[in-house]
Amino acid sequence: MSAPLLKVDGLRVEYGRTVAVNDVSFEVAPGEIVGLVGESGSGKTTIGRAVAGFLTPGAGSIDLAGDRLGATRSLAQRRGVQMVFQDPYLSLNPRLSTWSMLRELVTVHRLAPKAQVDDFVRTVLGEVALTEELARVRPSRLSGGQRQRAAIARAVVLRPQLIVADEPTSALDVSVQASILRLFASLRTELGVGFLVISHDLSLVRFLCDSVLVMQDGEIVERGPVAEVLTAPQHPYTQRLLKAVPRLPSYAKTSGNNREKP
Ligand SMILES: Nc1ncnc2c1ncn2[C@@H]1O[C@H](COP(=O)(O)OP(=O)(O)OP(=O)(O)O)[C@@H](O)[C@H]1O
Repeated sequence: MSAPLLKVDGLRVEYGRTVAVNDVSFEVAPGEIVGLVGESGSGKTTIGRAVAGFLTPGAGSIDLAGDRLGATRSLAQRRGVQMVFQDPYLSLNPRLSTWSMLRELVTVHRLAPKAQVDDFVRTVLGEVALTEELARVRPSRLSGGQRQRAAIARAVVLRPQLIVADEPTSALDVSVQASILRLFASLRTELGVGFLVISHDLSLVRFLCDSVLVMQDGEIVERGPVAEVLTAPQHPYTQRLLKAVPRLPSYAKTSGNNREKP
């Protein structure tokens, strides 16, 4: 078995007197897509934000490729984990075109020699399937799906090892959702990026993820391969969660199951 890409051990996060996440441990293998599901308030976003370094855990450890990620992260460590949000505007500068934003990141992080910056930006645009023409306009002129592609390009350009995606398609039309999920699958295959995908949408998880963690009240109550957990859930909470969603294989209907393995 290969060493885990992400190893979270005994994670605990409190907001004042609220224990949002309690003793949570899990791993993500290189190139694996792990889904994090559970009802609203179960602690999913808190875990994502802790892994991405936006908040400091009260206890526990987070290792990326064997490297301990502490309260203060080096530039390289920060690049290693990138976050994609439900609202792409959270990571986009409304005054900057995608092209300018990517150029700036490539330059600041010295990701390519000066003469090759534009080529590097074009490569990344190709990876997220955004045309150069669309990349030259401000985010406000893009459609929701295109804007999410721009936000994903912002993450991908930094060559992260792990992307944490928090409800990445919840704000999009179903047909656009499917194209973003296919993009994640191709990034995993092409770049070997691992994903932690936070979602309340079990059909998304079934379509995209290899394995799933089910959260309730800040703890993981069930975990395993998607095919097992979502077909024969063992925990009463997972059984209730599955019953609560209509049987709607929306992605499969619109796009077929194109899951690719690395
Ligand atoms: N900034 C905060 N201050 C205080 N309490 C918070 C804060 N953020 C989250 N919480 C609390 O922590 C718990 C976990 O919240 P979290 O947002 O991680 O859950 P979630 O599963 O992501 O929910 P949702 O699906 O609604 O986003 C909840 O009880 C929530 O009210």
